[in-house]
Amino acid sequence: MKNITLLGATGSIGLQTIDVIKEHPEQFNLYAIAFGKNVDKATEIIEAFKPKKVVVQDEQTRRELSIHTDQLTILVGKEGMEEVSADPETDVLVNAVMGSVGLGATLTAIKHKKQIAIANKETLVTAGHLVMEAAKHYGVDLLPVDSEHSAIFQSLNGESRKDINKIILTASGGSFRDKTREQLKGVTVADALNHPNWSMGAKITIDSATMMNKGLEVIEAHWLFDIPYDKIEVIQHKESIIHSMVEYADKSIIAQLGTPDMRVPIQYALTYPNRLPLSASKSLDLVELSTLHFAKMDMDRFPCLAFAYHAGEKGGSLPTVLNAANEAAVDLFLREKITFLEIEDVIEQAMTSHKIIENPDLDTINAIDAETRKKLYEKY
Ligand SMILES: NC(=O)C1=CN([C@@H]2O[C@H](COP(=O)(O)OP(=O)(O)OC[C@H]3O[C@@H](n4cnc5c(N)ncnc54)[C@H](OP(=O)(O)O)[C@@H]3O)[C@@H](O)[C@H]2O)C=CC1
Ligand SMILES: CC(=O)[C@@H](O)[C@H](O)COP(=O)(O)O
Ligand SMILES: [Mn+2]
Repeated sequence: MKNITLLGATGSIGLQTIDVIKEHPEQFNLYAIAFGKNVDKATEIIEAFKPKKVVVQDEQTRRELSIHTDQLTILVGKEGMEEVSADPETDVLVNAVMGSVGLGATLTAIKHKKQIAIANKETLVTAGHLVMEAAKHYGVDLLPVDSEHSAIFQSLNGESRKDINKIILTASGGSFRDKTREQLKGVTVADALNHPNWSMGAKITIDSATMMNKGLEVIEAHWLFDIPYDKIEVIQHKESIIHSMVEYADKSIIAQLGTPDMRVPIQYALTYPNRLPLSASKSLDLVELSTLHFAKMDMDRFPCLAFAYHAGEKGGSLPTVLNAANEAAVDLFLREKITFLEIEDVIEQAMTSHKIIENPDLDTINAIDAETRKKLYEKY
């Protein structure tokens, strides 16, 4: 039996992780959860699974939760997430919080040699060098939950890294894939939240629409698989059936396919190197599907992808700025303070005005992250 500590339990990945736990009660126990502010959903989870510890985002949420349940250890904030990540009873950390707020928990779990299933890609974007250095030092593997990275991880199984020609990340194109830039001028938040293939949290759904999600995933792939940026290609694949691929020296391509269902990569990260049945997932009917589509990515149409390659290649503190500016810009868009196209402007301006610091340490990263957000929230 593995004790799971689940950060972001009330979110899209969190709830699908709970589906996987439910399906295999003999394998997994929900030991601790962390969430932001959704007390109603958290209360349901607590009543059903009786986790020993719960972390909430702030004191007000702690008070609200205490009204519902008094028999519980409730911790607060980043420190609380770090405490449950280090807890001796935690066997596996599933990091599925949204945003760079998850960084401290990832680093803490690495230092305590936990098995880590990582969905929280912002952690790897903002401080990939620190995370991977620590993972190497403590001999910890980061098991990817992100569908593309799980696909790459599976496509690398048993192969030698030196034989890789390139990684091919697939992108659905997001909610606005068929719109021109001109047509993006009047789009609404509701339009942007309408992803064609996946049901996900609001922030990542907007990231898919701007193509920043794929940009973050390029940086995530660079760190997880130690691959240079010129060997990471993105292609558009509107069906989200091929989750990603690896091309080898002999031009063989190994891919992982399946219906778009995040429970599959979540479960694989929990059971690796084994596989378990997953009753909820559907078989892929290739005959019924019959055709798959692929297209070249247009960097002028999707500048956020170009920003991410630029930030990744320049390195230092620039990816931290890219990520923090993006998190703030998406939040401002969701609250209708800026338009969809202004998301790109905000990120570009933040990156252009930043003086890169080489090899930033954790304090520097946290300070740059906070400063980047502060400037944007003051302006808008
Ligand atoms: N959804 C998907 O299919 C995929 C998601 N990912 C990645 O997984 C992560 C989670 O995404 P997703 O599940 O869609 O996001 P959601 O918005 O659905 O969920 C986010 C979770 O994080 C919690 N949270 C947010 N801010 C804080 C905070 N400051 N402190 C503690 N908890 C917080 C939320 O709590 P509450 O709601 O209670 O406030 C919620 O439980 C992201 O990094 C995303 O990029 C990667 C691949 C696919
Ligand atoms: C499910 C998942 O992994 C998401 O990150 C997904 O990739 C979003 O789809 P696109 O970014 O390709 O639109
Ligand atoms: Mn993905």
